[in-house]
Amino acid sequence: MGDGTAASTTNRGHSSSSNKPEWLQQYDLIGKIGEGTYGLVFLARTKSAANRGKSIAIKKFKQSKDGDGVSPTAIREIMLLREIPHENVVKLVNVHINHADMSLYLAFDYAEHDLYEIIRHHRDKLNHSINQYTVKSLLWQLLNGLNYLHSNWIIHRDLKPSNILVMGDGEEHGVVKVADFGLARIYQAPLKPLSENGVVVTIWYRAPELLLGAKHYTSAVDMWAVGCIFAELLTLKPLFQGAEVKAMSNPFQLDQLDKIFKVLGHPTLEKWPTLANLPHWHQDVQHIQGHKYDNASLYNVVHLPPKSPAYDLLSKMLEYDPRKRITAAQALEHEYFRIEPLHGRNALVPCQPGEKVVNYPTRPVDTTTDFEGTTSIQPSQPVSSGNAAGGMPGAHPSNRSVPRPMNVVGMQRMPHQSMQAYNLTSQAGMGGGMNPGGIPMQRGAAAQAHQQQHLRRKDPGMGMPGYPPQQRSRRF
Ligand SMILES: Nc1ncnc2c1ncn2[C@@H]1O[C@H](COP(=O)(O)OP(=O)(O)OP(=O)(O)O)[C@@H](O)[C@H]1O
Repeated sequence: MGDGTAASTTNRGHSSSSNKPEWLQQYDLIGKIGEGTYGLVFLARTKSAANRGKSIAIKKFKQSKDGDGVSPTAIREIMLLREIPHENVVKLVNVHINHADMSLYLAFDYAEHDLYEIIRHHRDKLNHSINQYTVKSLLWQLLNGLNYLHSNWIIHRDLKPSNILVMGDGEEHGVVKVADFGLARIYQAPLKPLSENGVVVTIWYRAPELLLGAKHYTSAVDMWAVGCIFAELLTLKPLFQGAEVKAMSNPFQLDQLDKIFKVLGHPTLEKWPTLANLPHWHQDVQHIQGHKYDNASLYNVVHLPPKSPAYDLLSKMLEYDPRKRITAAQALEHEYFRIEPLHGRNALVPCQPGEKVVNYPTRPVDTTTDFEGTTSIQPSQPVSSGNAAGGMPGAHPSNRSVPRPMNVVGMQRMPHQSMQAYNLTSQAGMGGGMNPGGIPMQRGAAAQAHQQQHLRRKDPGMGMPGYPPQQRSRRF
């Protein structure tokens, strides 16, 4: 572990030289870089000679109080995620389990940027749109990673800008990495959202079939999310910014559907015949079926000419009927990717000679939160570690020749009852707290980073009022 290899952990105890478990001693922990629904993400650097200083993101999933630990099935699935070698999929370098409380640690290759920050930087700092080459390159690589996952029967189910990472300086500069894939199943059970951190689960990228209560769904849910993200890259604003209904079990998200219908028009049984089978379609006849939405026009919202290849691709991603929605493989072949500017591997280089390089900020690092997740400046508390694969039959299938259906059926992630409601007042524009090179920050700056990460959690897609007007319309 820690060298970028896929070796599994074998140590259970703590070494005598430190109260840290042995696997953790392979790293210098730098600080917290993020907080998701299920845990915290830390930046660490490898100490081993072979890969000294290599940055790693360690995602710690905390066991909920009433959970029963991570099931062997979930662990087997996670271990399989280590075997996904694709340039546009973030590499899971290792998995650790703390057997004492069944906390789970996943270590990934570190990416300096993500689409959430890139969009926010353009919207709040630069006040201009993302160039056509960058949008196209980001989208192509996202689709390329997704196509690989889908052809291996892995559905992401939670695609959003913060899950789409982009590599910083180095050999892979500007390369997109899809993150957080294949974890939906372990999120579902037994891991539950942390009740105390008050984070929200965004529904802005959720496909209409899920919003209408579909129990069985396909990779088309990811393509809907890609459409939403594509539109957000163009306009710097979330496309469908509904207010989430909070409830314990999969509530009916009327406002989110309403936002979608306003832009795309009302879905009809003619265009989407299986609509009638979806539970909420019948449950909420008065609201959904009764309300007519006039003047729907996606092209006005995204400022694209209706005949442009970009608009054609976007509208195919936002097709209501999941069976008609464009697939990742089809999208990669779309005309949009064959016209100038052509996409490239480094999405962050300027597209035209003389164009200014955009220096995206590095991730803020909060050095005041220790590995146990408490805000303090104490050293990390001890945890025991063990071999996640040890004794687990099938943890390393060497001859996996057929794609495994991983997340074809399942429940949606559910927000915890105690989660705070969306704060729809403006939280955009919080800046600063950046940490060039990820060097540990001064306490003041670290506190700022902590605050920024906290605010970011409440603002999953930056859908706040006060967006700058579109700088110019595009034709691509
Ligand atoms: N491999 C990585 N390298 C760098 N940053 C990462 C990596 N993985 C995740 N992050 C960042 O850590 C932060 C938290 O990620 P995490 O996946 O826990 O939450 P999220 O995706 O924001 O929300 P949720 O867990 O609710 O889906 C995000 O800003 C994300 O971009």
